[in-house]
Amino acid sequence: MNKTIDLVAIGRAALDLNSIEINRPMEETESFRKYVGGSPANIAIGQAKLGQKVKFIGKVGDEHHGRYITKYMEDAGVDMSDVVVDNEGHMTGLTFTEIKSPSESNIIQYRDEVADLYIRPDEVKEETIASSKILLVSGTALAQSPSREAVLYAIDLAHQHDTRVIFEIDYRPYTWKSAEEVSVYYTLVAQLSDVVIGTRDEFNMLENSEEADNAKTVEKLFNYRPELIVIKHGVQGSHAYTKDGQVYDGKAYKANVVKTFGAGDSYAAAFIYALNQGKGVEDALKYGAASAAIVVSRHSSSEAMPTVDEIEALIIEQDGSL
Ligand SMILES: Nc1ncnc2c1ncn2[C@@H]1O[C@H](COP(=O)(O)OP(=O)(O)O)[C@@H](O)[C@H]1O
Ligand SMILES: O=C(O)C[C@@H](O)[C@H](O)C(=O)COP(=O)(O)O
Repeated sequence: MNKTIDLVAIGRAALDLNSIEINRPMEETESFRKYVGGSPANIAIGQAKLGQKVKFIGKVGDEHHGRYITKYMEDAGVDMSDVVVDNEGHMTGLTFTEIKSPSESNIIQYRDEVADLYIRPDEVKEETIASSKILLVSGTALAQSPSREAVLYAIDLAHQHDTRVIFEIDYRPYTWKSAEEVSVYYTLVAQLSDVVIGTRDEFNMLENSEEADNAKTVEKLFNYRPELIVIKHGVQGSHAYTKDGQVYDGKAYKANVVKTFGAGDSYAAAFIYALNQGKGVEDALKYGAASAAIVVSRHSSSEAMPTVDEIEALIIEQDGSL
C-alpha cells in the first residue's frame, strides 16, 4: 500500500498537570498548568511539529479531558480520526509533575481504569498501519489487556505491511503486576521490533536484571528482529548500536534546565524524524539530543516540542555546524 503517513503512534494520550511553582516539592505546590501528555502523544505532537504526517491510535475518556486532548492534538497536526472515545465510563489518565530542582523532577500518575488501556484489537484499523512508514509502540500500552492485545495485533499488521516497528520502552511503574510480567512483554515486543529505544534502567526492566551491560543487552536482541538499538543515559548522553556492529556515541547538549521530564519523548520525536529524512544514525543522535535540550529548558513535554529550525540552530550554536 502507498505509505502516505510517516508515523502512527499507539498508546496513551493523557493529561500532564505541571507544577507552576518550580523548584518546590509537590507537598508545597498549589498550582498546576494543564498540557497534553502521555509519551506516545508527546512523540506524535513532536513529530507533527517537525513537519511529519502523523496519526494516533488510542482511546480517550468521554469527558472534558478526552475532548481537550483530541482537539489539542488535531490542532497540532496529528490525525486523530482513529482515536476511539470510551463508552464504558473509563476516564482519561492524569499525571502530576513535581519540579523540585533543575536536576530532580518526579511524576505521580493516576492510571487505574484509564481509558487508554481499554483499546481493543478490533479498534485498530489495518489500513492505518498499512499506510504508515512507522508504527511507534509505547511500552506502557502493554501493561494491561485489552490494550496489550491491541498493540500485539498492530505489530502483526505492521509486519504484514512492511511498516517499521519502533518500540519506545516507556516504562511506568503503574498497572503492571510484577517485574516478571514487565520483562516477558517488553522482551517479546523488543524481539518483534525493528528499532528499540529506552533508558538503561528501562532495559534493566526488560531483562529483569541489574547487570546493566549495554554490549550484552544488544547482543541478545540482535539475535531477533531489531536492527538498531538506542540506550539512553540521561545527561550523560546515549549510545546507538546497529546489527552490523557499529556503535555510535551521542552527547547531551548544554541546556538551561527547567525540569528533566520530557527529555525522552522529545529525543524520540527528533531521532525518528532524522532517520526518516534519510540522515545517518550519528546525525539522528544529534537531532534527538538537541530536541531534548530544548524541551528540558521549557515547561511542558508537548507544547514545548521544537521545530526543525530550532533544533538545527542549537546544533550549530553548540557544535559550530550541522
Ligand atoms: N539535563 C539535561 N540536559 C540536556 N539534555 C538532557 C538532559 N537530560 C536528558 N537530556 C537528553 O535527553 C536524552 C534522553 O534523556 P533520558 O533522561 O536518558 O531519557 P528519559 O527522559 O526517557 O528518561 C539524553 O540522551 C540527553 O541527550
Ligand atoms: O508519559 C506520560 O504519561 C507522562 C509524560 O507526559 C510526562 O511529560 C513525562 O513524564 C515525559 O517524560 P519523558 O519520558 O522524560 O519524556
